[in-house]
This record gives sequence, structure tokens and C-alpha cells, in this order.
Amino acid sequence: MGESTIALTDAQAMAQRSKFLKNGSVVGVTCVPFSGGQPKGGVDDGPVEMMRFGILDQLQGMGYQIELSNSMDKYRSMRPESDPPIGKMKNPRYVSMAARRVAEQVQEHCSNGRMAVTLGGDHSIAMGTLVGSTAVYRDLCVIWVDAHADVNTPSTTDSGNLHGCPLSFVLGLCSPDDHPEDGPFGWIKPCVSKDRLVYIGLRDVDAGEKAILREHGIKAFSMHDVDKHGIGKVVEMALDHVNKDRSLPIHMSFDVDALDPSVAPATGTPVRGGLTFREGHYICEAVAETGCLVALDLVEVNPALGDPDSLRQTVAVGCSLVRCSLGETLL
Ligand SMILES: NC(=[NH2+])NCCC[C@H](N)C(=O)O
Ligand SMILES: [Mn+2]
Ligand SMILES: [Mn+2]
Repeated sequence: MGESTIALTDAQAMAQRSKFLKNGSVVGVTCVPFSGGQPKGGVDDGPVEMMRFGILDQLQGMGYQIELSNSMDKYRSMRPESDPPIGKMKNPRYVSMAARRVAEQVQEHCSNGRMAVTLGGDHSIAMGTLVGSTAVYRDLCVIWVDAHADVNTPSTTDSGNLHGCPLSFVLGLCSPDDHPEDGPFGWIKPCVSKDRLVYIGLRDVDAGEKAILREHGIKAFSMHDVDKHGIGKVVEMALDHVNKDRSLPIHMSFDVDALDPSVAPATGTPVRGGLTFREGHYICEAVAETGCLVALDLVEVNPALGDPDSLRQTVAVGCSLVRCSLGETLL
């Protein structure tokens, strides 16, 4: 009897459990309709489709208050008139400007103690989300859920697509030639330490990226590890690696292509052999349970790819991953 019988909303429960958020029942949502980090149009409609699917109402239904930093149109009008490649990097100025804006918005949510949720957009925007979150939480750790390592440098990238490169910038792995102070990305200083980054779901890692992961001893749990140990153990090992005592803030960057294409087909770089629906959700639930989550990215939903059914399926799964990360439970 007593207080234990008072029913809490999911938002109140998350806020109570949260070790870092001062306004844990407020979600600061940043929508980033951006596709400049890769060549396929449509990923810029990811956020609007998730809104159409009702993500904001769903979060409100869980008891959250929403603080929406709305600059949907700004991202679209930001594209510079001329943006020739720099070395292999495509759209470098555009990517930089968008990410910089994202960084400001995420930083503002974090500094107000809100849970920062960023809806992409391609994964290049994570340069911005991580600069923003680490400006407030300096000792934060990063859980990167993805089929890809996204750690190419401007030299190692084969595609030149910057959505395959965000981590090399924030980890400080680019050479000064690749990342000069007076270049478009000069504003990005190393802000994530390599022992505070862990991957889950990898299965399509470029040769140059493998070399980087090995050289720097960056911890990664591939799909092989998920098969071998099961997702429960993998998430526990991942958390133990970056956040032994569960005492550090967590930024989770979730690329929807971590899921198997049968679960999330509408994405630009699908790779078979991915996480099941439940494995993806389990990661989010387990991270929510730590009380450490302060920032979440959900990226690479591309409504233009595939039939209306794949689109609906992918948008729906994107929204439910966000809800689970924010404390939606099965019972
Ligand atoms: N965020 C993503 N979907 N990244 C895919 C990257 C694919 C490849 N490794 C590249 O650098 O081009
Ligand atoms: Mn990916
Ligand atoms: Mn990615």
C-alpha cells in the first residue's frame, strides 16, 4: 500500500529513474530533414513521416511534454549554391552547416535538462548531435547501433558520402590535412573518447574502417556476436565496456539499417543479416532501464524507398524504437 500503488506515467517513471536529466519528463525533439550526407533523396522526409505517423502524440500519450525545435524549412534552404567536393567528400559545406545547426539545437535541449531526441535525416547529422550533447555532458558515452561503422575519414571513404564518416570527426581521427582548422568542419573538435564508444549490429564495415577500429581498439559487437551470445548478453557487455557502473550519461545513435531489411526495408543502405524486431527493441528497452540516456538519434528512415507498405513498416518501427528508448514497456 502507500505510494507504490500510485500509477506513474512512462514519462514520470523515466524522469524518476534518470540520473542526469533535470527535466526528464520533457523531450526536446529536433527534426532534421537532411539528405546531403548520401546520394538518395527521400531520407529528408524521415522526420515528417514520423510526425505524420504520430510520434509526438505517442510521446505525449506516455506523459511527456514536447519541446520542438522546429526549423524544418531551414535545413532545406541551407544548401549552398555551390558546394564542390573537397577531396572525396561530397556536399561538405552543406553537411557542415546542417550539422552545426543540429549541434546548437541538441545542446540547447541538453542544457535545459531535457531528453534530446533527434529525428533524421541521414547519419551525417550525428556529427552535430554528438557535438551538442558532449558540450553539456563531457564524460558521455556513445552506443552506436548500426550495420555500418560510420568511421571513415575523408581519406579512407570510398563513397565520399559523409554519412559514412561522422564518427571520425568527433573522435578526432582525421588527419590535419583531411580536417583543417579553416575547412568546413573546423568547428568540430574531438569530443568523444574512443574508449567511450561501443557499436552494436555491425555487419558491413569497410576495410579502412576495420583498420581504424583495430588500431584504436574501438569496441564493437557485430551480428556475429549477437548470434553467439544473444542480444541480452551483448547489450550488457556493451554497457559494461563504456559505462561499467552505469554512472555516465549515454547518447544512443540508432541507424534504422541496424535492423534487418525485412524489418526496416525503407532505408538507403540496407544490409541483410540484421537485428530482428525484438533485438532492436531490446537494446532500446535495456538502455532506457539504465536511467542514463540523455540523447537519442533515430536516423536513415527513407520513406521514398520501396512500396507504401515498406514505408509504413519502417516509419512505424522507427517510432516504436524511440518510444522504447523513452521507457515504453511491454507490461
Ligand atoms: N549511415 C550509413 N547508412 N552509412 C553507410 C555507410 C556506407 C559506407 N561504409 C560508406 O562509407 O559509404
Ligand atoms: Mn547504417
Ligand atoms: Mn549509420
